[in-house]
Amino acid sequence: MENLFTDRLWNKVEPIWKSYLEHPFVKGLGEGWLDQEKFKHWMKQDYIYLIEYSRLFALGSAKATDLDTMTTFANLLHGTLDMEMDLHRKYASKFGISNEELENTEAAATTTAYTSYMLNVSQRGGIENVVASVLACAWSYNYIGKSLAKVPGALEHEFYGNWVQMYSSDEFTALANDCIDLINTIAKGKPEHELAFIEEIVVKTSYFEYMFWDMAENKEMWPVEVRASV
Ligand SMILES: Cc1ncc(CN)c(N)n1
Repeated sequence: MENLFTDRLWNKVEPIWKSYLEHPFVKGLGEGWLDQEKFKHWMKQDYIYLIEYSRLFALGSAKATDLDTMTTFANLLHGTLDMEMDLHRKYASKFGISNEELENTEAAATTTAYTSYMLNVSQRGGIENVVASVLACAWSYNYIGKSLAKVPGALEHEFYGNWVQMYSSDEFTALANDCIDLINTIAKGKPEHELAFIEEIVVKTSYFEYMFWDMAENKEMWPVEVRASV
């Protein structure tokens, strides 16, 4: 059987991604006891994260050298702006937050660091850097969504059920699989030093994913003491 590059990546990220499932924010989401104020913080930060993340798909489309890849990136862009972010807009309306307010959320330190890293690495390199930057994001949320869908009652939970349904859905799985297929195609025939760099991006973004869960759990913005003195 063919050796896929994502099998190699999986060996690297599996322990990091398993730790997401043990994280109190993710556990609370799946078991339904997560504090809604923490979820609100995640939702607002994630909305502006997804705006920057969408830029990466637009960049991928611009860097693509064939129409199939261009179309895949365009679909990923549309899927994020339309399907994924609609989940956030619906949750925001439950909290009485307008779309405009949501869009004007101030980015927390972790959100700024994560999106800046992805945009920097993607602008510097070729299309492989763009795909490597978005891979952990799409794939790990689908991994979490599918894992939480197995928790009894998670899919039916009256507040968090929609989250679990969307991230475990066939539509979101198709978006994650598009990213997986893209990286496997792009990795074919690349020299080891380039593969190692792609791997490094996927590992770093996986650490950023953990930091994002932590940021939501602790409702973090920027260091308070320093901020007060500015
Ligand atoms: C931080 C983060 N990472 C990944 C995803 C899934 N697109 C997300 N919504 N937010």
